[in-house]
Amino acid sequence: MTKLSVNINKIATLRNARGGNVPDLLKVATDIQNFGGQGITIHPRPDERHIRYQDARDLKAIVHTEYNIEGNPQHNFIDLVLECKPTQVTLVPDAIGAITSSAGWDTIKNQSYLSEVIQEFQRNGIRTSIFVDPVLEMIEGAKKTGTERIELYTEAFAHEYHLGNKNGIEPYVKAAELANELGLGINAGHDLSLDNIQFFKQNIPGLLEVSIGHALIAEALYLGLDNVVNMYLNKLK
Ligand SMILES: CC(=O)[C@@H](O)[C@H](O)COP(=O)(O)O
Ligand SMILES: NCC(=O)COP(=O)(O)O
Repeated sequence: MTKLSVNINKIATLRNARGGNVPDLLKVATDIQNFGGQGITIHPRPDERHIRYQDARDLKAIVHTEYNIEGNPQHNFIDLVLECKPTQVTLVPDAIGAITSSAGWDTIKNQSYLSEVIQEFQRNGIRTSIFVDPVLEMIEGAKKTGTERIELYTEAFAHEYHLGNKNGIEPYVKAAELANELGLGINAGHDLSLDNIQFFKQNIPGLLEVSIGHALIAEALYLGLDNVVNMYLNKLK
């Protein structure tokens, strides 16, 4: 079964635009779970452009499905995650001012650093996932860090699929096959959408979780949030 974890960063973007509490992030997260969403993902960035650190603390009490916090494991992020104790932490090598996530980890160069951070989270009962490109050497390096899962960075797949090139799935299939052989759990995310999710799901063996935000929230503007969540769930069956 592939779980749908809804990334609510863009709900926070809209809320912050006017400085108040509309839309109410906690209510939206509650409703997404009631609509059938199987997880909530947030990516608190150092500049708190959307998700604030206090949001992460507040969400802990209302996320009764799977709670996934993503980010670059710098000190205040590590402290926040240890305080919140989510189901999962996803480590992403984002530059501080990055407009969005744009690459996976070099798991070979960063092996000792990642191993140390991963052990800290695992000692606190938090499942770990690391954001990687579909490159076999990076998958092998991920295994050596001790992480339970990887998250395949799907921007390249989504870009090629949008251009009509279905062959863009091939590196992801090979990466997933290797991850399965190595006993790594497989998550995926970034630029997944109603248009490409079913093809991705059908081709990736052992896909445990997709985290989807930007496209899902944009689609909900036309189709409604309850309807869109269930459209994704149907495509993930
Ligand atoms: C790691 C990943 O792909 C998502 O967390 C993405 O970075 C969303 O972040 P933004 O919503 O800030 O673009
Ligand atoms: N890890 C990917 C994520 O949480 C959402 O990415 P996107 O759907 O906003 O591109």
